[in-house]
Amino acid sequence: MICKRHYSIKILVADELAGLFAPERRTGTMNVREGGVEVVVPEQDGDSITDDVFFNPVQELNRDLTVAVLRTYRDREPRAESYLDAMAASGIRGVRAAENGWNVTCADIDPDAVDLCRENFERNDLPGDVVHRNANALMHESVFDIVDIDPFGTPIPFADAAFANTRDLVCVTATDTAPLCGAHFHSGVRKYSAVPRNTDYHAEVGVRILLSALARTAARYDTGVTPILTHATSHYVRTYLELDHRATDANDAVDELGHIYHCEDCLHREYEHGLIANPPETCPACGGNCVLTAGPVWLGATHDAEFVAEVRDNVTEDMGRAKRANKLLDSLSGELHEPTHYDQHRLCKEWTRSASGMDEFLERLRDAGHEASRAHYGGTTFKTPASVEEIRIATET
Ligand SMILES: C[S@@+](CC[C@H](N)C(=O)[O-])C[C@H]1O[C@@H](n2cnc3c(N)ncnc32)[C@H](O)[C@@H]1O
Repeated sequence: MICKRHYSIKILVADELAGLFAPERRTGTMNVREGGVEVVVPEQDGDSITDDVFFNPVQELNRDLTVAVLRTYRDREPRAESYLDAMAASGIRGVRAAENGWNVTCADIDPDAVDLCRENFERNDLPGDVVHRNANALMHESVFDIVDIDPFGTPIPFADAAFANTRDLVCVTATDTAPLCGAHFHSGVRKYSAVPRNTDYHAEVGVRILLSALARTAARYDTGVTPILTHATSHYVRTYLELDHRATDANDAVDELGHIYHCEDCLHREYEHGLIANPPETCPACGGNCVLTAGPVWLGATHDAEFVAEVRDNVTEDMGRAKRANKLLDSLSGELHEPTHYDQHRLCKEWTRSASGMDEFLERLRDAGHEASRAHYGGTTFKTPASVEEIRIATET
């Protein structure tokens, strides 16, 4: 009996303690822990969001990588201090940046988002300026070392303002993958002033259409961009562009633009630098007349392998998506800079041949003297400068 009473007293004490330390929770909201911070966000009910302020748990990987990039960038550019989360919503990204020592400003056009964002800085006892502003006005009026653009859909309406004043780094998310990849062709043409094509490597077309539009926008401000990390992940593209502010840097970036000529019959593709397209009338590989032109696209490197490897060192255990982030960064750091990737399964279907393990497949390519790497676009994707025919011969069993 005595034991029982002691037991019940213990439970009571434990409940009280839990009550004391449990995070405060309002109706219609939930508490989310990411990295070392905890924020309040609107309650998520499956896919439907029960409040106006935006929060997407799926973007945790994107935010984990942002934090790892910010940590890495501090070593690369120790002078950089200020970070603008230009479309903050709940402020989760900005709060995480502040936790990592950045001098953070968060902006949102939605007053409810601004209130929630302020509350989240206070909850975490972190400093941060939270402003109710149109991001475009703010970016034109103020100068930041790093600016982060994370809008609904296309980032293009914010690109001019971002490149007009930012000192060092512009981080961009684009979630309008259908226009970018050519699945919504006319919308892609309108938004990106380029011709996207829905090919087997459509996600990479999206990456290169986005980078092309951003490079051309930056060039208007005599600013050159260098993509130091870019990834296409499920429903979005994310890129981090380092800036150089001389007209010659802008010219160098424009020199990275060009066109992809893609044969729909035999999957042959080739690339040509320059702003004027000059596509072959027939496919140089099979003679067919189904050659598609995409562009102007960014034909240059979409990441800096050394930087990506350093970012991997800055992914930490407290990140909810650390495993996925590391896998992605490992794949990216080894990825060749060829402008398009292949998919082994797609090629094997074309050749009516069964697929083999990726390691074995790539080894055969290398044994035949071709450079080859995996690509981050999917488990069976790879890059090589070899042509479709060279790949076929090299990997024949
Ligand atoms: C996709 S959410 C941002 C998500 C947030 N960065 C995160 O990581 O959770 C886009 C936000 O941009 C805000 N927004 C839209 N247009 C804006 C503008 N012109 N200026 C500032 N904020 C804007 C919306 O109110 C919304 O909160």
